[in-house]
This record gives sequence, C-alpha cells and structure tokens, in this order.
Amino acid sequence: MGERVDLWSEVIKSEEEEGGDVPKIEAVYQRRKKPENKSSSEAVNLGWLVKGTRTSSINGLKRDSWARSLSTRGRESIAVRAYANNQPQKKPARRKKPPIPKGKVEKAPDFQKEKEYFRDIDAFELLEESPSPNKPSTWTMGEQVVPEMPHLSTRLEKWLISKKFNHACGPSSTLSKIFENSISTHLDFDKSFLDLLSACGQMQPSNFMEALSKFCEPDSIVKIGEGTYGEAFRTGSSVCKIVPIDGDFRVNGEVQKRADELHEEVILSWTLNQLREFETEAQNSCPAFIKTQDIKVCQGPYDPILIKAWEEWDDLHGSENDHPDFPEKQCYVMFVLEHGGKDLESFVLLNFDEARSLLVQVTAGLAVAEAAFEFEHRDLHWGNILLSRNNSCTLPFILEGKQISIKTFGVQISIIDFTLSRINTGEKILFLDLTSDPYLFKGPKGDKQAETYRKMKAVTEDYWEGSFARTNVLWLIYLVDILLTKKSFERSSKKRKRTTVTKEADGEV
Ligand SMILES: Nc1ncnc2c1ncn2[C@@H]1O[C@H](COP(=O)(O)OP(=O)(O)OP(=O)(O)O)[C@@H](O)[C@H]1O
Repeated sequence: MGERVDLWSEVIKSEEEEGGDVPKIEAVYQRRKKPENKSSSEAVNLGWLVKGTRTSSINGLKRDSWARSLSTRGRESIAVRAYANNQPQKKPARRKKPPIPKGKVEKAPDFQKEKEYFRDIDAFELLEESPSPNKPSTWTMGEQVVPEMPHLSTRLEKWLISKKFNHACGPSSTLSKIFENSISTHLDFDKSFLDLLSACGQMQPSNFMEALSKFCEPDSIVKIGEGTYGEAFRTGSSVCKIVPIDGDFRVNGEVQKRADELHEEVILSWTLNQLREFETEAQNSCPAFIKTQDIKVCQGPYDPILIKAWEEWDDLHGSENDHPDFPEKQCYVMFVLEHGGKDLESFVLLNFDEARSLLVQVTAGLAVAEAAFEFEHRDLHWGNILLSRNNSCTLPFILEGKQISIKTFGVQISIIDFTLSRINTGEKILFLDLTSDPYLFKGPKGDKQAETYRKMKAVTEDYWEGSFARTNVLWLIYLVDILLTKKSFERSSKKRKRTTVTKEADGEV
C-alpha cells in the first residue's frame, strides 16, 4: 500500500500519552517519504526484478514452476469508449452495474454535524505557514523538516496539522473525539485501497476471524487448495480464497498484488456473477462460472486456526507456498466462493458421457460469457476447472436469448481463477497486459499448456486489451488434448469388450 496518512490516530495517541491538557511542542525530524509510484509500468519493472531473482535461492523461494509464476500481474483497464475508437468491434449492450449483494453495503457515515462544527470555527487561523521557497512541498521549522500536507483541503486539514505540530494552539481535544470513530480510518488509506473497500461494501478492513466465523465454526476450517497468490480454505459450504495484498515483501516468491489489481478482479467476479441471474428476459445466462458469494478486505496476521489448517495441509500434500507468517498490518482480499468441487487434474471421470458433458458445459459457458461481456478466460488449464457430482440431469444455459438445456450426467463444472481474464463490463475493459510477463511464454516445448500461452500471444499479437474470442477456442483445444492424453476412465470389462467389438465392426484395430 502507498504512504498512509494517519494523522487522527497519531493525534489521538499523542493526546493520550500526554495525559490530556499539558501542551508540548514536538519536533518532527523525518521528512515524509515519497509515496511509491504504483503505476503499471513500474509494476512491470518490478516483475522483471522478481524474475531475475526467481531462479536464485534468495528468500528460499519454494515456487519455481513457470506455469504458476506470473509475477507481473499489472492488471489494466481501459474505458470502453477509448477502446471502441481503436477497434472495429461491437460494443456490448450496456448492462447495469455489477450487483453488490443487497444488505451487505454498509451505510456511509453522515458528517453533517461535524461539517457544521467546522463552519462555526472557520474564523480561527490555526497555523502559521511558512513555505520554503526551495522545497515547495515542505515547511521549515528551524532545522526541522515538516511533512508535506496531506490532501484534506479543508479547515480540518489545517487544524489537524496544527494539532500535530503545535499542541498549544487550536481548539480543545474534543475536536479529535468528534471524528474519532468516523473518519480516522479513512484518512489512513490511499485511494486504490478505498476503492477496493468500497467495491467490497466496507469502510475499513474486517478482522480475519470475524469475517470467517460468519460462514462456519472456526474449528472446522480446512485448507483445500493453493495457488501462487491464494490459499483456499473450506469454510462450511463455502470456500474462502485469501490473497495477501499491498505488502512490501514477496509471498511465495512473488510481489504481492496491489489493491487496484484486486479492485479489478472484484469487479470482474461480480460481473460474471450476473450470468447466474436467470431472469425471463435474460439474454445470456449460465451456471458455469464459480459463484462469488461475498468479497471482504481483511487485515491482521493469520489466525492460529488458519495456520493450523495450513500446516495440516502441508503435512499431507507438501505445500509449494511459504508458511503464512504475516505482520499485524498485512491486508488481504478474501473471496467467498461457492464450493466448486475438485479440479480436473485430480477429479476421476467415470465415463465418456461425463467427459463430453464437461466439454459441452465449458464450451457453452465460454460462449455465453463471450456473448455477454466479450469474456476471455486466458488461463483455462485443468487446475482452473472444478467438477462436482450432484443429482442434476440437465443445466439451463441461455445464449443470445436462446434457451439450451445441457445434459450433465450428474457432473457439474465451475470455472475459477480470473486473474488473466479479459472482460468488457460495458463500462470498462479489464485485462492483464501479458506483454510484461515474458516468462509465461517460455514454458517447455510440446507442453500443451505452455503451447497454449504461446498460441494466445500469436493470436493477440501482444495486444492484450483487444477482444480475441479465439483465445477461448485455444483453451478448448487444450482441454480436448488433456482429456485425450492425460485422463483415463475406469471401464468395466463388459464395456471394454463392447468397445472392442464395435471397433472391430468398424474395421478399426
Ligand atoms: N471455489 C472453489 N471451490 C473449490 N476449490 C477451490 C475454489 N477456489 C479455489 N479452489 C482451490 O484452490 C486452488 C487455488 O485457487 P486459484 O487457482 O483460484 O488460486 P490462484 O492463486 O489464483 O492460482 P494461480 O496460481 O493459478 O494464480 C484451486 O486450484 C482449487 O484447488
């Protein structure tokens, strides 16, 4: 996260330390650190940096698989209008904004009382400013260098600064109390973090366990999977995927994702959720993408219960990830998802009908999302297709107004992990610029997954913001290959016999 301005908590803390009214002038000797520039171009450089150290043993990195090493995740978005001018492609019908679940949006605080209070004291001049001609962003106080003003731009701003650096002037301590519970946390966060919080319907990050205990008894939490960025835990009937963000140290050998990237992934997840609305007038709907039930920003170290769950999984499966030792201030995004079952890599398909249904569901799902949002998954390897068995016979899909019923043979798929995905929400195009991740295209020759990334690169010609539905087709071809070469069915001897007979009748060996 960028530099935070937490004047309120400092003011309040210093008041408490002073024991109330004793005025004390404190000098500030540190120059305010320049905020980190977090533009995507810098992220690109950072990515290279990480790649450079990746193969070395710095930090004892555990992950080194190219397939799971997308270090540069500079997710980007461009406005639809700008995009439409460049591309001879049809802009999709504007859809209503992604729905934030009803009842989950917290009410914004009403600052009316506080505003009136400050209007009343507006006549006060609270601080004598003496801008340094040499350093416009600093004020001088003798030898001391005073931090530059945060962008609060009100009388409040001046009062806060005066309170911080000259306790003798300004109104009494009651002022700080007025805002204590309402805006102190807001002053604490940078813009992209606030945007992320807002997309999650929050004013401030939640406590980890408070958030998790809404879904299950904490003791029942079990780790069920892991990716480079996320740890997945089963919490009752849901799955919580926890992604650390904004920290200045690497996790699993990768630079942590930034709040603005996660903000886009949050929008993308809510947008795909719209496809699950089967209204009568719906033009495009399908149940093929994992249902996002909630998304929360959390803060704090991993709870001992989560650490225990992590260690138990590590004992059984041998984790590729780092042990989750996070500091007090660590922030995360917690995706609360429907449990989608097992990934295709470990799921045992019982017969050809199940394999065929899997292919049809994935194909239809991609077709629907493509029609609705120009969606391209761009990373549909067998770890990102989950399967579960249920008693369903068919599943409803609507493609461009046409209702389709797909036979499931008792198997239902859920597509997950939209990190590389591209989507046109009707307001923005969200995509990941893979140009900045050359390592992704350097996987082993002949490996189906590696070849698929390379084919995508050839199709898009590195213009990743563009719409290239063919990338979806490339992943379908990959999927067929995987089913043919890497999956086998348990077959009864009776069935095997019948197959042989049929083949012989057809003149096949
Ligand atoms: N909704 C879900 N239901 C069941 N299992 C899930 C679910 N979401 C994630 N998982 C499990 O957690 C694993 C990691 O999830 P995911 O692929 O989304 O993480 P990631 O960090 O984004 O991965 P990557 O390394 O591909 O970037 C999955 O392979 C799967 O085993």
